[in-house]
Amino acid sequence: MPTSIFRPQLFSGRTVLISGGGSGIGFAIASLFGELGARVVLTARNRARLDQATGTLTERGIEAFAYDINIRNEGEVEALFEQLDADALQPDVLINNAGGQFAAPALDISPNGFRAVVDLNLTGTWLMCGAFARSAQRREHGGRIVNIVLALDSGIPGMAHAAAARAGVVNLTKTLAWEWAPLGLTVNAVAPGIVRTDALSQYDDAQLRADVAALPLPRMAEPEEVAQAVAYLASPAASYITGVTLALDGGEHLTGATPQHAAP
Ligand SMILES: CCCCCCCCC/C=C/C(=O)SCCNC(=O)CCNC(=O)[C@H](O)C(C)(C)COP(=O)(O)OP(=O)(O)OC[C@H]1O[C@@H](n2cnc3c(N)ncnc32)[C@H](O)[C@@H]1OP(=O)(O)O
Ligand SMILES: NC(=O)C1=CN([C@@H]2O[C@H](COP(=O)(O)OP(=O)(O)OC[C@H]3O[C@@H](n4cnc5c(N)ncnc54)[C@H](OP(=O)(O)O)[C@@H]3O)[C@@H](O)[C@H]2O)C=CC1
Repeated sequence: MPTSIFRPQLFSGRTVLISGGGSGIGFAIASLFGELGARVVLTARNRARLDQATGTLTERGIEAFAYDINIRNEGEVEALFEQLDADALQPDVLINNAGGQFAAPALDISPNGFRAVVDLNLTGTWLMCGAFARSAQRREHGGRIVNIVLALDSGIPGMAHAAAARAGVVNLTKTLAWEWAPLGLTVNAVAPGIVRTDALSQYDDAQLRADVAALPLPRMAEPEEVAQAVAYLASPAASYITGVTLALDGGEHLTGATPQHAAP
């Protein structure tokens, strides 16, 4: 990976809250913001993994903090923001990266399975956005929100629940961009295609390789490439950008519903 194009200390004095920051893409985002001078606050459910991540960041000279919460739980999200107030770690930037799903043909997704995925990806993101905006409003302090979704222009066969939930986040992003502009908040999203993280081990490798081979840029994205896009949207260079979803997908959005995307 090329070194960062951003100037050193770009985010000095800023606190960046990254959900799912202890692993994969979230950890790459935390690393980049930290290297650019930000204090980073990581959240996820797995305490041990969070501690390992903050340990690694601290060794690199980054100020890093961790809170274990489940973003699906409204009470835990509210308590997180109260604790951040108490710890003087009110965030300037929120990155909603936590999320996920299981692969299954639509007809095999039970109502509870559908609900679980919508609850995590759409409701969890919404809960974090609301708590962050209320905090910013109270403090009369603007800020940035960046939501990580999935590339979904061709639909996401095999993941109907995630497709629906992430499309919800894309329109939530547009709507909150309107409503919260007067609060000094911008709200944007990044839609990655397939990104090389450990989490891919739960998907069928042959399917992933076929999907990647069909792309105009036939390779996976690296987590650091997602981080650079997120940093751009949180930077002063993007101060006039709100409500957009940036496709970071190797051109997947150009391919349409090709046979490679046929539902299982
Ligand atoms: C085509 C390839 C594309 C190939 C293309 C792939 C592109 C990949 C791009 C994306 C990559 C990533 O997102 S990587 C990120 C990966 N990380 C993750 O996905 C982990 C996140 N997962 C989770 O947090 C959870 O597993 C989550 C999905 C939200 C479910 O949470 P819960 O704890 O509530 O789940 P449970 O209580 O166990 O189950 C709730 C219901 O879901 C059902 N359920 C759970 N797992 C199930 C399964 N594998 N198949 C069917 N049903 C399942 C259960 O039976 C329950 O329904 P009932 O039995 O009816 O009660
Ligand atoms: N890898 C890929 O190809 C792509 C990934 N994405 C999306 O990017 C994001 C990061 O994915 P990636 O880094 O690959 O995978 P990871 O599984 O490493 O990231 C998911 C993160 O979300 C956290 N998380 C999951 N559920 C909850 C919850 N209920 N409350 C709080 N935190 C939660 C997990 O931590 P914990 O389990 O400890 O809670 C984990 O840190 C996800 O939203 C994913 O869907 C989008 C496009 C492609």
